Amino acid sequence: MLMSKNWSSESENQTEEIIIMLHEVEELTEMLDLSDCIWFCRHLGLQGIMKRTENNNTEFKLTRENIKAVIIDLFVAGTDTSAKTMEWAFAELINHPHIFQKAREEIDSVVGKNRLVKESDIPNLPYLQAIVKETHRLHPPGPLLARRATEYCKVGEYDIAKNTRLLVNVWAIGRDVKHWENPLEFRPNRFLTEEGSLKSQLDVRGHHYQLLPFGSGQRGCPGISLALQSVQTTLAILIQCFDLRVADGKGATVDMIEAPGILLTKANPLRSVPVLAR
Ligand code: HEM
Repeated sequence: MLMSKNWSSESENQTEEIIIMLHEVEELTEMLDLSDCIWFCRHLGLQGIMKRTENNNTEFKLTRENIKAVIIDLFVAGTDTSAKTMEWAFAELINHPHIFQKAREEIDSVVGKNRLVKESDIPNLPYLQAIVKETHRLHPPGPLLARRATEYCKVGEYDIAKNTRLLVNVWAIGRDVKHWENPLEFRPNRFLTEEGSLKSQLDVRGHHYQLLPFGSGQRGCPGISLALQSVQTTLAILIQCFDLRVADGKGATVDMIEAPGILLTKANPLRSVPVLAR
């Protein structure tokens, strides 16, 4: 999908290799490294995780390997996150058919039935955008943001020593009753004004701290615009063209159980049957 091109080669093997590589990187990032937790093991590399991830080049030159690493970085950071957003969004839409129907009506009235949704239609589809925001509020693909304190600081009542590792729990913030009414309900309307336009004070670009699916600050997600374009357009086209049902049969619902890990994944992958819309 990237750059409107099939990024894998014609060969099945190469596609398979890329998928294996993506899974290996995900596995390495999710592993708990004991050397990080027990100070006297710091240099021992007990599980060999550092060795597997390390690049022995100490000199800073832009090599082929560096360029490959950047490309891998973009694939890893950009593929699963967008795919998981779509999966959670569909799960919610299957469980809330009236929201699905409302999104379909919005698309039909703005785009019509004679052509597919285009990226340029998205600004005119506020309800669709609200669905993606609500999906990110409840199911942020990256639920924890990692930081290290570069110097001593005080946050609220807490003294934070220099070099302390800090995790910001975006998942919990998105479900905090202090910021969200009935936080466990999937309600895209919370992002809309009475007239149906998007509330400008609830954006996902890292300025409104109750909603941080793309992180914030210097290390915030650089792929946010690409991510929103591709997720919103793909979701809109699928809503426009297909009715979705769970593989288990008409009227069945999807369980929303989460698997443990640093990426927020459905414990049981969504299996749905797309039926061409009339
Ligand atoms: C719905 C899709 C996506 C979500 C939810 C998402 C979320 C995130 C989050 C939470 C972070 C950490 C931010 C922080 O610590 O403040 C991040 C970092 C990053 N994202 Fe995304 N992302 C998505 C799509 C993409 C795409 C499409 C790309 C590029 C093709 C991308 C590239 C990156 C990179 C390179 C980083 C690391 C930035 C750094 O460490 O300085 N992401 N993303």
